[in-house]
Amino acid sequence: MALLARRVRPDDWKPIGVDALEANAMKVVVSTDNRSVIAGPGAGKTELLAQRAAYLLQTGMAPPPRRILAISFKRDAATNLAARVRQRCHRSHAGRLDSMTFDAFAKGLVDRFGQALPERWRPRPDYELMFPNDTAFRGFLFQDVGTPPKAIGSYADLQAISIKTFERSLLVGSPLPVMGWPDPTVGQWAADRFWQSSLHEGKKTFLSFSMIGRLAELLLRVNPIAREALRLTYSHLFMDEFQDTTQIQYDLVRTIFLGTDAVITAVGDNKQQIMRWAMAMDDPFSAFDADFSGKRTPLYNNYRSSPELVRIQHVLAQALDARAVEPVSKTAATIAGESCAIWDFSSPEIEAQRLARFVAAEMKAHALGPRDFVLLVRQKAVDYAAVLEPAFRAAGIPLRNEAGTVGAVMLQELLAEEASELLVKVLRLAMTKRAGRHWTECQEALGALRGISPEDEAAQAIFARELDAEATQLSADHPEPPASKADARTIVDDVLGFVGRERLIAVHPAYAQGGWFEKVVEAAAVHLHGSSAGAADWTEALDTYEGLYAIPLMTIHKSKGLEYHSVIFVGLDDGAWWSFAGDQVEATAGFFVAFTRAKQRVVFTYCAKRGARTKIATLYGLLSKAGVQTIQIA
Ligand SMILES: Nc1ncnc2c1ncn2[C@@H]1O[C@H](COP(=O)(O)OP(=O)(O)OP(=O)(O)O)[C@@H](O)[C@H]1O
Repeated sequence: MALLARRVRPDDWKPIGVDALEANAMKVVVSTDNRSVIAGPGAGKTELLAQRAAYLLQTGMAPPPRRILAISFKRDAATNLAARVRQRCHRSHAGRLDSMTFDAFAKGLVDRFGQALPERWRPRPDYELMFPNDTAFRGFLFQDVGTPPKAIGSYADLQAISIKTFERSLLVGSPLPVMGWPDPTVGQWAADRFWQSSLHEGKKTFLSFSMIGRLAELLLRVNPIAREALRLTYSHLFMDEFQDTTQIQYDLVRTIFLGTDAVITAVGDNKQQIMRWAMAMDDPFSAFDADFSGKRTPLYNNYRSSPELVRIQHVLAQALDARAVEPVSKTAATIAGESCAIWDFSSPEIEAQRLARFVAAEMKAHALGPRDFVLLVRQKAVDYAAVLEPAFRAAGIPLRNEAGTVGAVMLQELLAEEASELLVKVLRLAMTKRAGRHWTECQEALGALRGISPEDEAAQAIFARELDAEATQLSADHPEPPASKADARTIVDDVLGFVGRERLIAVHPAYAQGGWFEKVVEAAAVHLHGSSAGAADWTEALDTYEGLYAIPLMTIHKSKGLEYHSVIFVGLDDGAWWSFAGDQVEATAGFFVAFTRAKQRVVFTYCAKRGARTKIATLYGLLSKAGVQTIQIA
């Protein structure tokens, strides 16, 4: 696909990389007004944003030098959107899309403008991130905070505050008052004490991402210059997975963009709302439509799943939203036999063996790779991995627990980190034979970090020579994959030394604080060493690093936005879904997310040794209603 640098006339623009978009999707792609797109799984919501970015950038409807800001919830979703746009657009266009997570966006604002906050809210520049849990809040409320002044309330009043209320409603529930709470309730007093002690009273400032979100909103509210700078920078805003927006994030967007000429596109699926525990709003779409005059535009196709899977999905969808409309599948079935079944096993060991054999046979029959499959679990992936991994290894398929940690970082997160991605790109360029593709990728990615314009041919040529010299040096210094952790660390340091820590920090503010960069670098070294054990050469080590030939095992939460030929959900039982009764809607939404990752097949497994299936009878009821059979396997 030739990517054009020249501008395309809006009337001549065509979707890129797909045959067609459904009529409503096309309307949203070319829209000049605010839109909320609620559509089911596989409807092409992320694809729609990628096409819209291509349209706006290539036609100049997002006029340079203004940019598009795309905010996602997960780092890999942000990376995925940027990658889709890069595939479809010339790099001079794709470079005007800033795709990042909400947390990174808010943190970037606090890092750049935080010192202009009023003194009582101003963090120290070298603040660190914290991740307080219920125990920390309890300790604060019932011990550290002490007794409130008599005029405000008593210790008993403090104790009457629930931990959830303290965090969600009092600490970060609403925009921060510039001058503090004028006549605080006992709860507000405690919240203010938490803020002040975190900001000012320790050796360092400690902030959670929720607090950073609130500070970002405040600084833009009180700092018209910063606010105006953002408004001038961005002509368009995209928000993916909008169903998971928190009030903190929504307030930030409202403060920046309400009443401006920025055109906002919010896409999501309320049936996939599985972040209510993490403070997602009840109905962010209605708030958006009301505040921003958003025009609701539904999509009706499903490009991911076969007709039979879409039929079953619809039974689940109706349990979450009685008004759900059955989507039209645009994907043909390619497998024989049942698209979905529940397999009963007598023990987890037999289950593991049979699943491994099944996957191996399917790979052969349909010419599939291990990454066309996913093993999903509800939680505690490490426990399942202990039984599944040896069985898959015996069948010749490496299994990888993506929810596992290397060093201090979750594997799935490490792989989405820019530092890790660049490491792999540079090593593939330097160490592997067929390096053509990696050459282009490295030159683009590293050139962009150095601020070298794609159009500046002279500067690109000088940089190409530098890159070539670096690659030659690296392969001379490290002809073999590292044999020790220390070697791995040297290699990682060499590569990232060339990439440039300062340059990475400039683009990813998260690397500037809290030792995150060091954690990522260390995790990359640990993982590189682990991936090199037993590898015949660099290609094999790097393939293992990226998990190219390993079947992934992950939790439902981590599977959001992803898709696989076959989904195998291990453990549909009360044990795994112990909290089902507590929040049936969110649990059913999680079940829906898991189910809808599949293109062709979903297998649920059950083993009585892990638990009964009475508490989650509703889920079994839904599958049965959809005609899904339970089969006794072994
Ligand atoms: N117009 C289209 N034509 C062909 N394929 C498409 C089209 N739109 C999307 N797809 C493909 O369908 C799949 C699902 O698309 P996408 O991931 O954008 O869906 P989504 O609505 O964001 O899904 P989910 O909410 O389940 O994460 C992807 O493989 C994508 O490439």
